[in-house]
Amino acid sequence: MASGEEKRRLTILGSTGSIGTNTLDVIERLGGRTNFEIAALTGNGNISLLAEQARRLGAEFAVTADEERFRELKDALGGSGIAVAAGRSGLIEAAERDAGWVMAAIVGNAGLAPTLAAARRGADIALANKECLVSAGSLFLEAIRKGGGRLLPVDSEHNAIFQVLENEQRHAVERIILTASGGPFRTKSLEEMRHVTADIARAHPNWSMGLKISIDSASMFNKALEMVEARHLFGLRPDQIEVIVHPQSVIHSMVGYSDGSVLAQLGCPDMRTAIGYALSYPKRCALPIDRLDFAKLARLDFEAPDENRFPAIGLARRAMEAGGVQGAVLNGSKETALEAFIKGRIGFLAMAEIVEKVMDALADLPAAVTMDDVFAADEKARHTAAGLIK
Ligand SMILES: NC(=O)C1=CN([C@@H]2O[C@H](COP(=O)(O)OP(=O)(O)OC[C@H]3O[C@@H](n4cnc5c(N)ncnc54)[C@H](OP(=O)(O)O)[C@@H]3O)[C@@H](O)[C@H]2O)C=CC1
Ligand SMILES: CC(=O)[C@@H](O)[C@H](O)COP(=O)(O)O
Ligand SMILES: [Mn+2]
Repeated sequence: MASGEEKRRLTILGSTGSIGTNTLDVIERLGGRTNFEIAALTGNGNISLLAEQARRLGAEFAVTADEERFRELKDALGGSGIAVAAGRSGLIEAAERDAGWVMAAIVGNAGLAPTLAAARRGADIALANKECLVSAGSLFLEAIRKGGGRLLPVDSEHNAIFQVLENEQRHAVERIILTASGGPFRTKSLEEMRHVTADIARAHPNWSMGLKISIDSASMFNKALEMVEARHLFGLRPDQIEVIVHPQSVIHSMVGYSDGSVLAQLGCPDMRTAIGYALSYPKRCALPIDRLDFAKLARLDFEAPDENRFPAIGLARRAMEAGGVQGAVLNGSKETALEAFIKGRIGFLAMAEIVEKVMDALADLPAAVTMDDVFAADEKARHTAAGLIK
């Protein structure tokens, strides 16, 4: 930042998670408190980390989503002058504080309401929380448009596409190709996957991420959500969205144009590149993190996804083709099934079976007119999925 320039005011929703801590790392590498003011930080269960972050970065406001942990957070920040709140209303208050850039990094549908609140007041939204677009799609985009802020994709695949998609060439986009690592079970048989535990499923081969997205990568539900996310973000038809398994996670995604060209963005599997891009956009920042070493890499591999072993991909295509609230149904039922898998109540393969059954049961739900319809569809999907779990 040149001297005389004002500090940038930021809020990080989900600062204690994997994306949240990477965001704070980028901010600190770019000058920390010298260049940035932190309007608000939010977390859920990790009170000690939230308090430590708020003190370290001089945040004005710290919020835990867990109402029962309010006193604990208040005590941890005693004497600091940092304002404290808890619960859903606290999250909304954090999102509504006057920060020009908001990182949306709460996990799951819990991130939708606060991210919407930030979008409605016109903040630039750095979107890691893919569930906002999967569940609320065009209504979420409309909130961004009406608010007047920018939507800056952080999910590595969508950030890659955002980097190589020139606005003047959008009419010539033929397809986008989302890369997928294939997860820890890329070469496993259905029979081997049937008996895996959450601890085995969470071990991603390339990326260090939160528990839920790591397991979603193993089932390829992460890629399923990303297909729906990409459809909304880039305004494409379902048949323009392809998935290719690329086990090294070095090509983060690609855009195919009408002249046969394919443009890709490459980098180490490190989310700080995507976060730094969203933080500096439309400029680029200087980030001292690892660089790709092509000689060491030697090769890049590709294979078609196996939809028999990974039915999530077909379920995403079905949700995209049906449109309406089917994204919310896909995500809500998946979140319920995922929580049941993490608790050991259902097996790994049952997650996709449950989502499919819920999509069958709720295929006729009408399209959403308001956000309340989206929340109602999400609730119905969770309730229906819970009914299938003994
Ligand atoms: N991790 C990654 O590299 C990537 C993540 N994403 C997406 O980014 C989002 C965040 O993922 P990730 O950082 O891995 O997740 P984590 O689980 O690591 O972190 C989630 C954050 O949300 C908070 N949180 C948890 N539950 C709630 C709740 N009910 N209400 C409010 N806040 C809550 C957590 O608080 P606490 O920890 O204090 O409990 C934490 O701050 C997800 O949508 C994910 O799909 C996308 C691409 C890559
Ligand atoms: C880093 C990121 O964006 C994740 O969504 C990642 O892509 C997960 O890897 P999979 O390709 O295995 O789902
Ligand atoms: Mn991703």
